[in-house]
Amino acid sequence: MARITLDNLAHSYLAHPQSEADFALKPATMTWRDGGAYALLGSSGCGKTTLLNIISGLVRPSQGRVLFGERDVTTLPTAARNIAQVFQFPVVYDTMSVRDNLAFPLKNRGLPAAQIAERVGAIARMIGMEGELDRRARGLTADAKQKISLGRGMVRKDVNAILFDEPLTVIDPHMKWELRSQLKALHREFGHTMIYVTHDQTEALTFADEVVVMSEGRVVQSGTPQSLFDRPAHTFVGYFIGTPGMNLLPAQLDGATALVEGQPVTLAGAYAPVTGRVQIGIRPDAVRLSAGGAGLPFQLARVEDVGRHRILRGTVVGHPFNVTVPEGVAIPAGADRVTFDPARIGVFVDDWRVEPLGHEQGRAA
Ligand SMILES: Nc1ncnc2c1ncn2[C@@H]1O[C@H](COP(=O)(O)OP(=O)(O)OP(=O)(O)O)[C@@H](O)[C@H]1O
Repeated sequence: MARITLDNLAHSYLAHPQSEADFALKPATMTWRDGGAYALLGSSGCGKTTLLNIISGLVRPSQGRVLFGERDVTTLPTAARNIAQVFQFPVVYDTMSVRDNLAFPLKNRGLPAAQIAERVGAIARMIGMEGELDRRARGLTADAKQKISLGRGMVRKDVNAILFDEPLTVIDPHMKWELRSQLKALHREFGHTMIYVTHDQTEALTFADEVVVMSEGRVVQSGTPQSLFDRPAHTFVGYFIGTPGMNLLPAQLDGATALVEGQPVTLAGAYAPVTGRVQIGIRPDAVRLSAGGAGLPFQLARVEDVGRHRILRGTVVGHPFNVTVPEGVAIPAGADRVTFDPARIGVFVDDWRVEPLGHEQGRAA
């Protein structure tokens, strides 16, 4: 296992990139700790696979270095990196049994038979295929084959890292949940460094200790699921994480007050004057509803019941705005005002979070 360092890493698929827009991965520097579980999260085309392929050696970066521990692996081929990979679609040997498929990476490294048997047994239990070890892979469903791919990816204990690229795409929804929990358990047990690419926030937030959010080739924030939820560094993170995402309202700053279409909203602290486009961000669960009284005007369009809570969808001064109300809490009749807990209002300038005066943290990109 290894700590992974990305040192000023960037990549363009063009031979002569002219501008930042030509880079599929814009410069990124970060360190992933040995034994950490990381998710690369972002929408399609944001550069997740490019970054993963640079780490695995499938893509040679245009600039920067990749280190495994102290060792510079930037120019090493995949085979020399001692990593395991699990792809979106199953890669299994059809003519081999499930057992032999799982054992393959261990046999390749010449492990003693007893150790192989023990390890294959443990992995088979994890993927729920103990009863099928002697079946041939041919004829199994795509789902089962992908479970074998996952198992094979995790069978070796001595890899530097395990890289997963959207590995649960072909798995049915119930099994997805099951395998996600299993992966997590396996991570706890063996402490592999794991990097998991997904566009699905639920997968990222349940799997990873730390989520790296990407947008348009840029790493916009890296942090624990809770920190991304509580303190998004960028409006994209606020909007992308959370169901529904963070509400954003255009505003002007005046000390400790934000003016939304001229109407005051109290903030948790005073902000320095800024130039740029200001927005305030409020999570749908940080909103109080009332009928009349103080607050911004809210026009309710519809209520969706999603079980644990209801989502009230509407607008605030012409901007889409969602409020969540927990199950068992009454929605005030004729609710037409919203107020916010000042401590849970984020302030964003040109999409990046800014902090009030006296707060020691700046941009956390
Ligand atoms: N081999 C390639 N040649 C040229 N451009 C590429 C190549 N691979 C990816 N790109 C481009 O680089 C950008 C980032 O793609 P990448 O596959 O890394 O994103 P992603 O976040 O993994 O998306 P997806 O989930 O759709 O795979 C996209 O604009 C894509 O079109």
